[in-house]
Amino acid sequence: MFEKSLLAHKRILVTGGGSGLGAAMSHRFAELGAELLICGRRSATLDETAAQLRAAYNAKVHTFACDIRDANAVADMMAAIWQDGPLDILVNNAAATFIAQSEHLSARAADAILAPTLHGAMYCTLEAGRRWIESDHNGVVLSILSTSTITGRAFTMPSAMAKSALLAMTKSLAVEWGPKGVRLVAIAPGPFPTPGATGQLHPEGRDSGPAARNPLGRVGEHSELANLASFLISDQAGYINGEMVVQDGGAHLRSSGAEDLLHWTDTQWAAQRTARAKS
Ligand SMILES: CCCCC/C=C/C(=O)SCCNC(=O)CCNC(=O)[C@H](O)C(C)(C)COP(=O)(O)OP(=O)(O)OC[C@H]1O[C@@H](n2cnc3c(N)ncnc32)[C@H](O)[C@@H]1OP(=O)(O)O
Ligand SMILES: NC(=O)C1=CN([C@@H]2O[C@H](COP(=O)(O)OP(=O)(O)OC[C@H]3O[C@@H](n4cnc5c(N)ncnc54)[C@H](OP(=O)(O)O)[C@@H]3O)[C@@H](O)[C@H]2O)C=CC1
Repeated sequence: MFEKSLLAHKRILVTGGGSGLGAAMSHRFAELGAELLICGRRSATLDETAAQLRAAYNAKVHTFACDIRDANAVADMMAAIWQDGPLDILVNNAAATFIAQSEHLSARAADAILAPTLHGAMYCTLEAGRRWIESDHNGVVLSILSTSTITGRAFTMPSAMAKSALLAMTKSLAVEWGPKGVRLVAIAPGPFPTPGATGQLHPEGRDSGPAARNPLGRVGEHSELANLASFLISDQAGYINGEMVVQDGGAHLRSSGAEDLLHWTDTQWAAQRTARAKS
């Protein structure tokens, strides 16, 4: 659907690029000619994905074991990246979430979600943006958000808060940094099953699932998200700034996606907390 050189000569950092949707986007970007930089906490996962990208597309790939909750670690990673030349595109994809009754969230539990999802993405954006502006180099930031930015979402309140704040960042910096050559865009995916999302959000006992509730009767294909992301970060989308594109089959128009949990009993929630404590 695209020219094979759509992303040629682009250096792209994908946070959380070792797994799930981050890996799917990295594959498509590499196929379209990009140089990939992927980060996450698990080196082995990053190395495995990097090897696949090199083998499949002969792509140039760098990995960074970096915990984006740590502002100093993010600054060090960006400094290392810029030693080889400027980045062109940042994809804020890394995030964390889990289902919980909000009245049972400790401060540590809420921070476990806010720290990577909100603060980590903000640290990455500020470190990249500062360098782009100082060197008069054009840049693009794509943030992977959620339809919870529109509907809110019961039982994943910290994630909904973090994603909504990143939408505010996208809109605010689109205006502030647009004149300086930096464009910000976002995607709000609906259900795109990944081991990470399924493990955190869909324990046994939830209803038959997102496919049944979706107006189109199915969940998203990773390739669909990767193609939308490729377009939005490309020069072809150069006049799109400050926008979030929803890609959910229309699901959020019908439901925020958490209503089944309103019917969970206290016993089910207690079992969920116990299972987590044991794992
Ligand atoms: C249509 C659907 C749209 C959904 C939109 C968003 C989707 C996604 O984000 S999908 C991505 C999911 N992937 C991940 O979450 C991967 C990354 N996950 C992690 O790194 C971890 O699993 C973690 C951040 C969720 C928790 O790990 P960690 O930071 O190491 O936290 P601790 O184990 O130290 O615990 C801190 C604190 O949090 C409490 N806690 C942790 N997990 C749960 C849980 N599942 N349920 C309830 N509470 C949890 C834990 O008990 C600690 O609190 P205290 O006990 O008070 O110390
Ligand atoms: N899948 C879905 O249905 C939906 C997903 N999304 C969003 O899509 C994105 C990808 O999610 P998905 O692929 O499903 O889930 P994954 O769990 O596979 O992705 C999370 C990624 O983030 C990385 N990560 C987590 N914490 C940190 C950290 N502190 N520092 C660095 N990297 C970190 C993980 O790597 P590591 O563990 O090695 O650190 C992992 O690669 C997220 O932003 C999510 O909110 C939004 C709506 C729906």
